[in-house]
Amino acid sequence: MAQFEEVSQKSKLHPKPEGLTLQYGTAGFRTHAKHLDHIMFRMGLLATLRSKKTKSTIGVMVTASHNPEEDNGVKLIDPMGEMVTAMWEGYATQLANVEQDSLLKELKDIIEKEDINMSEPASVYVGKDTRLMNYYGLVTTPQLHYMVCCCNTHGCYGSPTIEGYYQKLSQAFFLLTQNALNRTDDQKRLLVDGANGIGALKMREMEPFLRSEMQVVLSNDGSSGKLNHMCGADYVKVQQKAPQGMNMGVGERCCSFDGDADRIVYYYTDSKGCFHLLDGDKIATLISTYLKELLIQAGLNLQIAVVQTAYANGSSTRYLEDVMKVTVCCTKTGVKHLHHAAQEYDIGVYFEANGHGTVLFSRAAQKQIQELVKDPNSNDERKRAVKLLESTINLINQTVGDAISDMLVIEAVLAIRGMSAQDWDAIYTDLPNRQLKVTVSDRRVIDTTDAERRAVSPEGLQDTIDSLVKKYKSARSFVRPSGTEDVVRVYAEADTQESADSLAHEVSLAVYRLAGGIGDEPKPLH
Ligand SMILES: CC(=O)N[C@H]1[C@@H](OP(=O)(O)O)O[C@H](CO)[C@@H](O)[C@@H]1O
Ligand SMILES: [Mg+2]
Repeated sequence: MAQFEEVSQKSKLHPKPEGLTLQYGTAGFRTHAKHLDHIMFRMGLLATLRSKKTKSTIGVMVTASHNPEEDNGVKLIDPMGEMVTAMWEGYATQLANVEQDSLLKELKDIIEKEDINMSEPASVYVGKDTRLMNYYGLVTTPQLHYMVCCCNTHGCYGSPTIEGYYQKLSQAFFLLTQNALNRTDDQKRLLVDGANGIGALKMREMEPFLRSEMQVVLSNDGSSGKLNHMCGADYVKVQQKAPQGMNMGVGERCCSFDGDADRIVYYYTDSKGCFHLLDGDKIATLISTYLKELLIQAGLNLQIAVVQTAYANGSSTRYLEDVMKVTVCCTKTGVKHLHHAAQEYDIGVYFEANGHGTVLFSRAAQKQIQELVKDPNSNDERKRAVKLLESTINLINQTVGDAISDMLVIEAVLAIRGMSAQDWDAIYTDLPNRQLKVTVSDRRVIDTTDAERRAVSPEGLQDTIDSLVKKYKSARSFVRPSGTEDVVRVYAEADTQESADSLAHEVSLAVYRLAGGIGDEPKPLH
């Protein structure tokens, strides 16, 4: 009773603005920071309930990832470092939107529905990125996921400190790069764009742990520029150009983190000054090809699959299925969907095209690999392959996509295989593509099916898209309502950039006309 009385008193200090409704979206609550005070308070309450319910430590990450500096957000992290369940996302939305005088009733409803024992102790880890300009307890989103998982597995996953994270990753990285002979300083050099965010600070902090095995040249380190402004993974992916403030030499390997360092994309410019993007699809291809080769060398019969979304470039899907003979599956947009699908395989490699992803190894697969490491009868080639697999598992943050961990995996794979950024890029050629946004009065009129690749409403939209696609070669297009912005996203790809642009424009017009477009009609790109 006293607990509820206290909640009731304190909630008055964090009133909900009248008429404001917010949704626990693709990655938690995310909006202008001035609307979030009551949300932060209420999510604190919900995290405590989730902790009591699971009898585990729960994470609360305060971040708005790649959004502009004035936005903020919050999301909950479940015991194994994964996103909170759909059921609890629902509770989060309800709790966020009840009026002040119904808050206690809503809390009591959740407690009753979930049969929560309120005398259980609660444990919550809170992390935040650099948005609050308060340099205490700052972590990247994936570092918090890692620590929550370590805490709940009693150290099996690693030690639940930032130092433990750096140690685990750097050790695994050393073991892998030992297999890359004669690495030159040039090969160890990587230009990193920190998006003026937390990733830059954490990269600096990690540098001493990596000793001379990597030569990081950090730009957009937060010392002067604005968070995510003209820099960061989202800017580079969507604009298909280099961030500001980076001094790129011809052919030099470069990468960009996003604002909370859970995404990464690579790129370089060639001798003609042409920009080449190595996005999430290229990353998934590089890593899955490397793992598949190791499995063959180790004589392990484990099923490996790549999980993508509708935004995956058609060339990547074709290469993985037809050349690599890897199982490919497609889910809805949003990491939680990909993560879930990847759990179905021995090894599930998942990446969104924008560079958010990781690799999951099933418990059985990890056990087989660990046992084989100890097997005295295996020959040298086999031994080398299983040891590489073991260290790769240790280098990967399996709880969530992690820019720092993904970067080290990519650097290790390129080093072991003696590949440059150009070699990696040449594995397959991306189909030219274009992403556009259309504003409509209510984006919920668009309903999709088949992992968001087909629209079932409004009537006639899919038929129109189908007939437009037929006009172009190697073309594909789909539309879906965004889960993080009030827009409809349009994607198109085709054999040339002109065709992709023109198809994207024609489909945007169809959305504008059939789904209640507002403002000016979409204009052609050229
Ligand atoms: C096309 C695209 O990049 N969509 C992004 C974006 O989701 P939308 O639902 O498309 O707004 O934000 C999500 C959360 O960060 C991320 O998971 C997703 O990949
Ligand atoms: Mg992010």
